[in-house]
Amino acid sequence: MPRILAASVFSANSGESAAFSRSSRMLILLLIISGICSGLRSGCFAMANTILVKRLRRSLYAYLVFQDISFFDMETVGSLTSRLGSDCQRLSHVIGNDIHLIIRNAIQGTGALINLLTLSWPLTLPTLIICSVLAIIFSIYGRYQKRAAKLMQEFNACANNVAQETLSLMRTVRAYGTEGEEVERYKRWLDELAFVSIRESAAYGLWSMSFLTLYRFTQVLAVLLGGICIMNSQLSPEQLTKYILYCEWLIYATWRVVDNSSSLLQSIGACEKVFHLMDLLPTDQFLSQGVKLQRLMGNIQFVNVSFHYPSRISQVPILDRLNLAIQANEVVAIVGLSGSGKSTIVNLLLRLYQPVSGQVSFVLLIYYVSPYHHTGSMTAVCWQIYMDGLPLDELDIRWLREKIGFVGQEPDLFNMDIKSNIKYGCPREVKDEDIEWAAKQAHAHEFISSLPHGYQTIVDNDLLSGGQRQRIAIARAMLPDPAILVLDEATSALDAESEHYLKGVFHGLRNESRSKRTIILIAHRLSTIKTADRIVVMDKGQIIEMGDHTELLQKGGLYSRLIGAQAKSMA
Ligand SMILES: Nc1ncnc2c1ncn2[C@@H]1O[C@H](COP(=O)(O)OP(=O)(O)OP(=O)(O)O)[C@@H](O)[C@H]1O
Repeated sequence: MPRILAASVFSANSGESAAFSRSSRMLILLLIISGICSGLRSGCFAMANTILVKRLRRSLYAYLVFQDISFFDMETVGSLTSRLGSDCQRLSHVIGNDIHLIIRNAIQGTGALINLLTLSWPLTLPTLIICSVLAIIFSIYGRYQKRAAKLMQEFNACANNVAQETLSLMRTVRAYGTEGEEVERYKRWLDELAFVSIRESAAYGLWSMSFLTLYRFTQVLAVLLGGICIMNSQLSPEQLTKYILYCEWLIYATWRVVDNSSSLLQSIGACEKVFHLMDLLPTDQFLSQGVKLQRLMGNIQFVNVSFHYPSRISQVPILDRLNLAIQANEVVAIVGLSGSGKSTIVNLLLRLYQPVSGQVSFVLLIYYVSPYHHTGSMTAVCWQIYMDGLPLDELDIRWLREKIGFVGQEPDLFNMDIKSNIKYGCPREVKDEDIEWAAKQAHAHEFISSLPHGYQTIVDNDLLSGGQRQRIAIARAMLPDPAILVLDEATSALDAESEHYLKGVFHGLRNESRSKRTIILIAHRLSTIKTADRIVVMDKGQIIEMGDHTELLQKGGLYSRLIGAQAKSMA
């Protein structure tokens, strides 16, 4: 290109019009070709980038979804969603753009340097020194920028978290009149973000100033040194033109390399967490294929089970050597003060967490022969949860979860229509009649039918009351006809009439023709559990009383005190 440019300029000056027009035609042709190539290249890179972002986000999402549940206790939703969104976008920018620009400019710079050295190495030396100074300044700035990028990413995630929390809890914010405080909380993170961002911008300004000064200095130096060489007849005017052009190329390429490296470092700083997440292994529950029984009867046994949440290891165990046996088709209610560990039992049953036992030395060994072991050998076990006599962790996890219907304290429904919510996770094909059957069992059919779009109504918080959401969640748990039904405070938001019907439904269900089932009820409202076959009373992670309603009342322990307190508050 510079050769053609120089040829056309020189030929025009010498009046060789034919050579000039040939050079001009070639120049125009080259411009068109280079335009087409650049357009194609940009288009290809943009497309590659889009595909890359999609793949990155999909695989990172898959990594997250298969993580152990304790991972979600320690990470915030805001930070995970920002990893999935902006960080993946940045990472793909690094791979699709920065690296390619760095390589291209490095090749251009090397070419210019070789040409300069061929022209005159003593003249090349000052330009090389300037390029090295540029690289040193950048390495200092780059290190700072990487740190700043990491901080900015963290503050951004915190700000997102606050916004997400406040906007999703807007009713509570309005009820407590804390709009101002929430704006202030968000602003605090924005202030932190702005503080780092302003300092980073100032550093960028200093870096740009250094570069531009050195760039202009190179131009002046090239003209000065070149001029001296021409006066001493060491260079021809054509060589001077080349010298100035190559100097500009070299310094420009150096700038582009370090500038793109800076963007690369910034993105790498921000994307370290993405790499970290991708390094995590999925929960081993999904890695091994466990045993699938022909039929789950619903016998459950907790043997010396101790547990503490991974995020609170240093504290006292939430469950302390718990022993509990539940027979198939039994209705067992678990009651106790708040925080006594009732929901934790369910978490362990669903294998959301793994039980631990730090108390092995105090525990007698229980010998147990599993009929499912191929060898039939005796297995020494000191703590375990058994399902139909088989250790829980030997069962296929997906199969197990299909067999357990679960309604949690918060009826978590998805932003889809009611029908899809009811059949959510159901392992078999279901007909509309099955969905209606489940809704009727949960006393939800009547209110669903009265909605303008019936079962096609999209679930959203404003449309449905807490009790209605809870009934849909109960219908969802009942639809697959589970062998074990777990209701963790599932009636807390129901009105008295629905609750009354549901009490009958729970008991009807276990003797229902479809199949029999084990039911575990966790309830604060003790009126719902009076008719349970057995009531388990918990305190501080231990079972302190067990029996039916009448037996426990006669005992005069915690259960009778709780009943008394509730009766008093009702009165
Ligand atoms: N994911 C978690 N991470 C850390 N600690 C937890 C977690 N879930 C519960 N805990 C703690 O474990 C203890 C027992 O909680 P659990 O939910 O089992 O009690 P609970 O008897 O069901 O209480 P409630 O009746 O109020 O629902 C509590 O102190 C609680 O703070």
